[in-house]
Amino acid sequence: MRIDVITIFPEYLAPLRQSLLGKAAERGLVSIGVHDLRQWTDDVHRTVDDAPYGGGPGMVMRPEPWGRALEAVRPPGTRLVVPTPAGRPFTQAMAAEWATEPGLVFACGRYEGIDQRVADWAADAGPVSEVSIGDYVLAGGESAVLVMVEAVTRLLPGVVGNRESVEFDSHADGLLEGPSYTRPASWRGHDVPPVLLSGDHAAIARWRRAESLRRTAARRPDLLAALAEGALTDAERDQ
Ligand SMILES: COC(=O)c1ccnc(N)c1
Repeated sequence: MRIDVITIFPEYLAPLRQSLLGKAAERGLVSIGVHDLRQWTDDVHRTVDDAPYGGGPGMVMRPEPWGRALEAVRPPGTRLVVPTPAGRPFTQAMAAEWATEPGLVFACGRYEGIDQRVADWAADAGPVSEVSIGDYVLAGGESAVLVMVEAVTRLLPGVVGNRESVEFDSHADGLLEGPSYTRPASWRGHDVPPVLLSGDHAAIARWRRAESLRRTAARRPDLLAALAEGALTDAERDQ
């Protein structure tokens, strides 16, 4: 998979070359390009932003540098991802879908965002996803890109050693993962649930499913409602 990131802070994306991602890149499973937006500016001050039409606080990123950058970096048909607090929620399902695609281009916005015409114009050359990683505002999209690139690349075949650990992730089946334990069996007065020491794999699987449902009901009832809705729709379709 090819991943390109366009940003005015290329050094912010240095962690992409570390650890899991670094190894994946070394093994040719993913190739990453980080590009400084300012190389596509057209003035001596390398200006990337301007005052917002209609007034209001802050600055908006100008469309011209972005247009030239995307024409230079984005292969036709490649998904453009624009991290923004005003985007659709980024989900594990999105990560799984994007992991099957040949490439991704990420546009990191600063200030009050990027002139909307960039996303609108870019939609003519391929899918554009304006996505949020949560209900909070950051100074720029770079942190969100680190999050999304990690979520996507860990799903690429060969990146995570034990494939099962990916398939039993939280959100992989629409539920939160239950609690995990390792040795010692008793620690500071806290014991590992006996079923996990029983060797009864059917009972262990039932217990894990129950804990996953219990935790999801307690922490993310919205996920449980969505799962129920989906199950009901499937049942109605089968009638
Ligand atoms: C500038 O970008 C953001 O503030 C941002 C991007 C993606 N998700 C968010 N929750 C915020």
